[in-house]
Amino acid sequence: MKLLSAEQTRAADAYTIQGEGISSTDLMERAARAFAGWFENKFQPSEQVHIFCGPGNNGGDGLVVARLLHERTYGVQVYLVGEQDKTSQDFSINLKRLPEALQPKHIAKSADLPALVKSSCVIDALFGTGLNRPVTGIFAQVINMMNESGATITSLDMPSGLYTDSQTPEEGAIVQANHTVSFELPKLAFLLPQHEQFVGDWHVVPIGLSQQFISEVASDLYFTTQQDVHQLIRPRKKFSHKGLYGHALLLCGGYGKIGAAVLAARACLRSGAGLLTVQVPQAGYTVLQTAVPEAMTLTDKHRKHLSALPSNIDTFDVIGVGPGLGTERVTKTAVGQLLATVSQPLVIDADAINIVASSDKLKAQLPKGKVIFTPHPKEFERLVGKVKNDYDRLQHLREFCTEYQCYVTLKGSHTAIGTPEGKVYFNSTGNSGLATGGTGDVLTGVITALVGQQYSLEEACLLGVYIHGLAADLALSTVGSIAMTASDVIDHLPKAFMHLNQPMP
Ligand SMILES: NC(=O)C1=CN([C@@H]2O[C@H](COP(=O)(O)OP(=O)(O)OC[C@H]3O[C@@H](n4cnc5c(N)ncnc54)[C@H](OP(=O)(O)O)[C@@H]3O)[C@@H](O)[C@H]2O)[C@@H](O)CC1
Ligand SMILES: [K+]
Repeated sequence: MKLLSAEQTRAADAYTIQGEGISSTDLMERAARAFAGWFENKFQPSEQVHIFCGPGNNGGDGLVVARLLHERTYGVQVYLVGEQDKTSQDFSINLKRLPEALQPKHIAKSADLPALVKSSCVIDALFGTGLNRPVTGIFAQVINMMNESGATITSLDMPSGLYTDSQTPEEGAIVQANHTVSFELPKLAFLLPQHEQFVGDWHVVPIGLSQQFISEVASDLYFTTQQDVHQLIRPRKKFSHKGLYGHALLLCGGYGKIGAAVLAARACLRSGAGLLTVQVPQAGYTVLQTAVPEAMTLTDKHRKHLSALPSNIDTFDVIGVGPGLGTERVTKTAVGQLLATVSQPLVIDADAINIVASSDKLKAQLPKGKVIFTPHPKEFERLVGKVKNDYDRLQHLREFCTEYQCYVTLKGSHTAIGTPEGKVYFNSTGNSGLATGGTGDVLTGVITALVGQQYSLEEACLLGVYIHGLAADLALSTVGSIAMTASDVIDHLPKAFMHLNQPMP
């Protein structure tokens, strides 16, 4: 699914209005109806609903919602915020359509602010995608009052004050919503961790924007849905043999961190690798052979660390390197040798990322179009330098991927996958249970297995990140998010693959 900027969303609205031969108030009615439908499922008509409307079409939506909820027997109080001399046309039309019973109150100065309490139910319809500067003055006072009241706030389309697709200046007030209900597509701002306190739980309701426009408009930002991933996954062939699904090599584990190799290996096997060889330091031999009998184990000549590449390295289809590796000198040398000599695709994680990050020479040796990095945000900063905020991080992600012609899965609550063409895909699965040691090792194993099965590097990233998150989501019902371990994620990979292999409803 594509993500559109605020400007593109306006263009999609205009295109839909023109294409369907409807008026903009018709589209507003549709949007408000979709919002009200969501609201009715969430809140009882016994609630007194306070709706704060700004001067533009977001406020216009708020007025229509007020009318619809009134018809559906909710108690509604409408507030019109700011001077009323510059309201949008559709706002004015819908103000006239407001039933007489709903006498709006005007809020032009602080003395007009109502007293909300914790139990109040608020709809924030101050500003949406048309916000064009930081929110100050009476609007900021209303927002601060809402935030401080502790009321349950549902933002219409956007939390007012938050920019849709660029960094919001610090001086502006921003609504801290419990829920944000947005139209047709999620907004980029929803997917960035720095906005969690503003966006709350977000939901998207369809309003029938032109699919033709959306499919044709140029955007390099995507949100990976189940449908997207379902199209990628390939069932196994009837006349299968293990050679068809790749021979993966994992270079993982160091003294005290052999578990990382075990997790990556188990995840790799649970993700369909035909054959798997794991090279570990001598200290890991018995552990690996016992914990993962399906994998072949090679031992390094070093007892505690990786120090050399296997002599038969050419025979593998894909190499995953990094989990538990450590950054000893001997290991750095071996990683350098790997980058300089191998021709297979590489999945580079954890300490292998740290090793690459520590040397411009190694970065320059990265084979083009063959590398997937799987950093968490700290490892990513080691690769690209300190970032200022989430938008800056995205910019660095694009630049790094295009400069080094590589793929990066930047782990987070919506893992962002960067491609050499500068595209960014945000993942839609996963939960806070993944914030625990070892889940990154699992992801490395999953992606390595998928590359071995001849998925393109982009497909392997999209599919791997989605399935990893889905496995964690499926684990929620049995272990919950607090108790979840990396092994639980591996244990739920089979269900996740089965889930995706089923026909879509
Ligand atoms: N287009 C459609 O058909 C559909 C659109 N839909 C809905 O419309 C929303 C977008 O509406 P929009 O474009 O009117 O912008 P909106 O967010 O209401 O704000 C603009 C107003 O605010 C003002 N203003 C801006 N910043 C300000 C600030 N910091 N402080 C103070 N004032 C500020 C600005 O005034 P000005 O800049 O002229 O001073 C202008 O008056 C969208 O989110 C969705 O809810 C849906 O109904 C589907 C159909
Ligand atoms: K809003």
